[in-house]
Amino acid sequence: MMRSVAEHRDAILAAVAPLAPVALPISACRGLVTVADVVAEVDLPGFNNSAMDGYAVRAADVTTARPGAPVSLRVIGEVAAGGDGAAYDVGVGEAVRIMTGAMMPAGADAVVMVERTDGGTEVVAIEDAAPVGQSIRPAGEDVRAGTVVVPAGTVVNPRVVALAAATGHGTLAVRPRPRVAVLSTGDELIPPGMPLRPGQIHESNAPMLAACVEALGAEVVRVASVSDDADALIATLGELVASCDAVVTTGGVSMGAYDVVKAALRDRGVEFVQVAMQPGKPQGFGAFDGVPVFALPGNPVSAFVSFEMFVAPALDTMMGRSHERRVVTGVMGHALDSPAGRTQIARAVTRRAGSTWLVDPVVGQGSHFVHDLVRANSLVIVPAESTRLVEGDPVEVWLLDGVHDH
Ligand SMILES: Nc1nc2c(c(=O)[nH]1)N[C@H]1C(S)=C(S)[C@@H](COP(=O)(O)OP(=O)(O)OC[C@H]3O[C@@H](n4cnc5c(N)ncnc54)[C@H](O)[C@@H]3O)O[C@H]1N2
Ligand code: MOO
Repeated sequence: MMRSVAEHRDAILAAVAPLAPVALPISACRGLVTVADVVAEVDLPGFNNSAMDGYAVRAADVTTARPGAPVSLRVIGEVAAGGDGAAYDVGVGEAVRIMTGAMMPAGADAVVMVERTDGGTEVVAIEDAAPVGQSIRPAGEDVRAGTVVVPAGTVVNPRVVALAAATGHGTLAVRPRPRVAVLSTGDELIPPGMPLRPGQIHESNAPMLAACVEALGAEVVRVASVSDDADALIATLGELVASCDAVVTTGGVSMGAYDVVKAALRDRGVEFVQVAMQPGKPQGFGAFDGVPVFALPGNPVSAFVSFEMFVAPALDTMMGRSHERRVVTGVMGHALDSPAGRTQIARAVTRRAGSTWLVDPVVGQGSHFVHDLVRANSLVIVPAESTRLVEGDPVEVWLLDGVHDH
């Protein structure tokens, strides 16, 4: 009996758990989920400061200032950003030269931008009146110290990084990136860039899966390759699990005489099942020394689709994130046959056509068509009960990277 896609995914998600939180430097937190409220340690702005390069003045001194009828003030000093404005106390008839972001001096209650003055350094001619508060950014206007600025459960984006930093936080409590090892198996595999002998192929799944892991925001700790040798596989896996949170293997899970992953791990906590999907029918999942192992099939398209269907949601769960995809309903641009009883994950070029998404499955739907995998920008989910979609049929589409949804 084959498992449905949903059953296999549920079995995997039931077996993985969010990783224990850690404190990480804010610069390492993008994409991670906070586990505690971030509370502002300081006001933002932290002090009254100038929004302009100009002169800090007493508004009452310049009420009559006009172009052609300036008011002259004595410049008693200068405050640049970082300077202590409290060092000055602006009296009647006085001004302090001030830069954007610099702390307001005592006594001043407005700023006149330099363009409205003659730019004097001893005496300045102010050519415009300035209402009280003009060009001053008041302390606490943006954030009050003690406010929760980032609630627990937030996915850290670049703007959150800025807010955490600005409110005094060098680190954030987050769920860490899962450390993932990728392991390819097969006697035929030669590292990319190396010459081939007859029967050999360039290894492409492990680099692809490593890129998938990284694209998701998890960390690739090791990319390894082993031959079709059970002892070598077990030894390498033993090494990998000692320093990672998950292992993704590829190849060796089917019915072949040398399908070593299945043979070696079947009695070691990894369950091998057939999932009612195409591609990606043979799947293995389980724990090796307590570390989740995803044993994906070796065909390149099968490996990619399996990652998207099963590994990505599991890594998201480990990161404490909900698994969100860009899913749209598209309209078939031409017919597509689909195997009975298996969910087909077809590759397609999907594009905006007026108010609809037009879906054109790529020509090569075989599990070995890497070029067509790249031509495609989307995955089309054809339900198990459907054996043929015709032009105009609605279909669920998962947009991959590089597609804009507007
Ligand atoms: N008798 C049967 N044969 C097969 C069945 C089946 O049910 N009965 N299922 C087929 C399906 S579906 C798939 S998918 C594959 C899965 O095979 P394996 O996971 O055992 O993978 P391999 O046999 O090792 O390799 C399959 C194919 O992929 C190439 N490959 C493997 N690793 C890589 C890599 N790292 N980079 C690039 N290409 C790789 C390998 O050379 C083979 O061509 O089994 C079918 N057979
Ligand atoms: O199911 Mo296999 O994964 O199609 O080629």
